Amino acid sequence: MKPRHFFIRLLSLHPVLYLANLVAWTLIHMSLLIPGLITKKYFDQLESHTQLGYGVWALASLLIGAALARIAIIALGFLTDVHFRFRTSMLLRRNMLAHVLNEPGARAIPCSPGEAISNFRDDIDQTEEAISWSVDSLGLVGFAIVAGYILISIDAQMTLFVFVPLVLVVAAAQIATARIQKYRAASREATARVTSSISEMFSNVQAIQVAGAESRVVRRFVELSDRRRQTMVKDKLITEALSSVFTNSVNLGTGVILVLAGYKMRSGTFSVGDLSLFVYYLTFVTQLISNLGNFMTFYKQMTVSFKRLVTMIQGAPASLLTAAAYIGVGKPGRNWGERRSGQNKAGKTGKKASRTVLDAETEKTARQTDLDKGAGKTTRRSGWDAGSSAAEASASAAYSPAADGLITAASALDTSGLQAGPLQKLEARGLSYKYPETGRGIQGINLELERGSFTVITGMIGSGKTTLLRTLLGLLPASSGEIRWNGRRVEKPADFFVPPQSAYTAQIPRLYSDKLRDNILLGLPPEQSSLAGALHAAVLEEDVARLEHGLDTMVGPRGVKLSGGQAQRTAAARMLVRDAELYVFDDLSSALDVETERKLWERLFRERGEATCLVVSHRKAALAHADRIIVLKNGTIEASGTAEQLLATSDSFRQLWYGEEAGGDTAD
Ligand SMILES: Nc1ncnc2c1ncn2[C@@H]1O[C@H](COP(=O)(O)OP(=O)(O)OP(=O)(O)O)[C@@H](O)[C@H]1O
Repeated sequence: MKPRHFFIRLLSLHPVLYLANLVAWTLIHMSLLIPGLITKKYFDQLESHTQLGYGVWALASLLIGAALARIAIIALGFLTDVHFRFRTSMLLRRNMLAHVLNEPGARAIPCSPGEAISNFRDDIDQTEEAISWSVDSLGLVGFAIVAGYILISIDAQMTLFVFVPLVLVVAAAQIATARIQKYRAASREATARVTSSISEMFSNVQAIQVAGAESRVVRRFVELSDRRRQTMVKDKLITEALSSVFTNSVNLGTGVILVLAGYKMRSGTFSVGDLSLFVYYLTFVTQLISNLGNFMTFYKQMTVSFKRLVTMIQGAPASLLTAAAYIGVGKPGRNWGERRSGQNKAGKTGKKASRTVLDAETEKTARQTDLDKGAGKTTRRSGWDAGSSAAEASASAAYSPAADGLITAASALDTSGLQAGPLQKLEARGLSYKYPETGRGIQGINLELERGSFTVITGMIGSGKTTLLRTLLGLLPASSGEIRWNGRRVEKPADFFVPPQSAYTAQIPRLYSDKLRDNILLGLPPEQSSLAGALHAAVLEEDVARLEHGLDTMVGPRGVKLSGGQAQRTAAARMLVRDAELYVFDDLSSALDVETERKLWERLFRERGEATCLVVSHRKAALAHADRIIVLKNGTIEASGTAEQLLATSDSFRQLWYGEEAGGDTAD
């Protein structure tokens, strides 16, 4: 998609509203014609010494009436403009956000959060500005056509002088185009750096204080701000210089016309009324030219913003940004649905429809409906939830090894979890991922998880444990290898490895400023979940009892600060409250004391039912009970087996095992 297609697509998103906005602003600009004509008539009558057709009061009333009518249309114009702007920018922001949330978690944005915020705010505002100014420009062109007609009919030669500056300004703007883009890109970049630095400072206040790095951080901030100041000055300078070229070239034209009018009036071919009309209209022609220039500047700046927005979506089709979606205004599904059928039409005409947000939404909705329908039917419910046995029976019945034999490579699993069936075996073959920045990661990992098994991944710091989990779950895009669920290839792990297939607790828990209950449920209907069971399994119930408002306690950045261990167990409860075939934990031990972690694993062993667990840990409580331990070293599997086998065969494992004891950890 080219910037101009993006622009046109945005204009046509709400055709009725855009048209209403266009009509309103055309009327606003055209209404300027009337006072000029009234004044001309007045002066003409004065000059011809005839009896005035209307008195001064009548003239004043006419002018006031025209002004009031204009105020009323301006109010209407602002109403349509605000609605149009809001809908456009909201849709862009909504689609960007939806895309970010659809991306593999670890690669959701290609820049720092601060830069992403800058894109969300400034680039979309810039786009909104260009869209809005297009209406003014069209309205002013309407004014220019009618005014031009009136002026030509009075004096064609003089009219030429009014419009010559316009041509000059358009040419000047075109020449300045490349510069504007360059300076705008640089100033946006510098602004994003400053925003990013502020965001980093706010999130690392403690670390900065502890390291005594306040003055260094402030110095860096000042440097970035100064760089921003320089780029902004250049950007503003070129924009303002251009704007002054627009205005002054027209002012110059006005002077020339006044001189010419003097000659013409002496020869009697030009009346005072004509002069008043020329002078009056020229003011607005000035505005027209500077507005057209502004629009062209905004349009060029929008092309820069468009490129930055496209970078944000990391190779996804740009049409995704403008895909119609419900933005919380009006009835859901009204223009959303219309657009969807429009897209279907495009698909029929052969234009390959890309995977838009809308598609993803539809996919998810369809999938959720299926899941709701299938709840308790094909999904095995975990042990800490009631009614597991009946569900387990039906789950076993739903899986047919015989049928599995018929599955070919072609029938790979798509994003629809329902086709997956209860987990019998999960396999990874040759799974690799390398971080582009460091060239580190994992390489050629082969893994097999049987139903109900408990597998622990262990290894030294930086051996690739987290990377393996994230690649398996699709949070990082595997560079090679495949994943099979019951023998069927998983095409899109990021879409597939979500409840009811799998649930995941990351190493660093993230809590939102919300009630503890809502942090755990995260949108899950309370009646469909066993919150008490999850709290117990995550060893959180005593902590909740100690909180004054229990589950209603506000936690997260704006609430009660939970300890690292409490936050980690809250994240574990968030995972356990969801029915899943496979539970994946990334190193809970970083913030849990040995006793609490032991309790957590014991409860998990006891109550997990048939759930399969994949756990990163170096704690004996987990290692000793594991059906299988995988030892990673430098991103590859160095050894695997039970704790007993590995103690006999693997030096690395012995080091990890006894290292724990040396570290004074007496968990077992
Ligand atoms: N975002 C990243 N960008 C670049 N390199 C990374 C990134 N994250 C991890 N790495 C590198 O990849 C390798 C594996 O890291 P990973 O986090 O998977 O190790 P780990 O075994 O989970 O470590 P830990 O025990 O500290 O959690 C390390 O060498 C690390 O430096």
